[in-house]
Amino acid sequence: MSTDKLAHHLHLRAGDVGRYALLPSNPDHVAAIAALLDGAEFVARNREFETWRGTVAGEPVVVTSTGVGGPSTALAVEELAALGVGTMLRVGVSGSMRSDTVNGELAVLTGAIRDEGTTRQYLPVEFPAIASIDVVLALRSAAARAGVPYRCGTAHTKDSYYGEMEPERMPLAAHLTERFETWRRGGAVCSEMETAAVFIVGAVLGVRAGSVVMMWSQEAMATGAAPSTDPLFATAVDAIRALVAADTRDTADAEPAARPVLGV
Ligand SMILES: O=P(O)(O)O[C@H]1O[C@H](CO)[C@@H](O)[C@H]1O
Ligand SMILES: O=c1cc[nH]c(=O)[nH]1
Repeated sequence: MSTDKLAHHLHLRAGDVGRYALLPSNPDHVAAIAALLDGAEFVARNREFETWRGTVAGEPVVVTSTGVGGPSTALAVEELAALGVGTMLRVGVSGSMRSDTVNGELAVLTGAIRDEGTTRQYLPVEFPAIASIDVVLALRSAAARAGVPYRCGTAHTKDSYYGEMEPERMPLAAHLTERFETWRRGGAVCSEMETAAVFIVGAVLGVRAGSVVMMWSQEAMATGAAPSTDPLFATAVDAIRALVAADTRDTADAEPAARPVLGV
């Protein structure tokens, strides 16, 4: 893809983006996340992909919705990477797989189970879907600063929402239930639908990728008591601020020392 052209799905050009992107899947979350940046403005919308842009310490940061699931998320990661974005952070919602989760607790995702189809068209399933350590550490510190309940761990990324929520309805009921219990016994913390694509497509394209999700507790999933997304959005934007600050310091440190003036 030539970078001066309009990206086919996102309808963005290289000049629309900087080096950092926040990636909610839900288009309804984009403006609310962007409002936490400086000078937020709407940039473009096409299909499920809505983009707003703001700045952090003068550095442009875009917020782009990926839509639900691996295929549209892979499109967003591909097109943003081609336009020059090098750090991408999924900001999403998930269902807890643990009985001790507080409703609304955050999960800083260190890896994802690739129980979906998109990433198998990039790398064989033996290749792990893991986050960039820089992004994990920035998110963990941001969650601690926010003073909200959080944990770090592995997500289950799947293609079928109802296969997770109502497996008994599916012809593959026994298979789905057994696999879900297998992921749970392996320590997976939550189930969602995009993180594996962000990690695997990010890895293939050399993008620094991370993911933070808010978890519905198991009880809240049964009762429908919706948790707030405010701590999630604040933590994600705070992590991006920390990454921008660290990158700015690294760039300054890498600049050659000023030459001594020797006089004539
Ligand atoms: O609420 P978001 O962030 O979209 O995330 C979760 O909710 C959707 C399913 O309802 C999937 O996209 C899943 O990953
Ligand atoms: O359980 C859940 C909740 C939100 N999104 C999912 O994919 N699963």
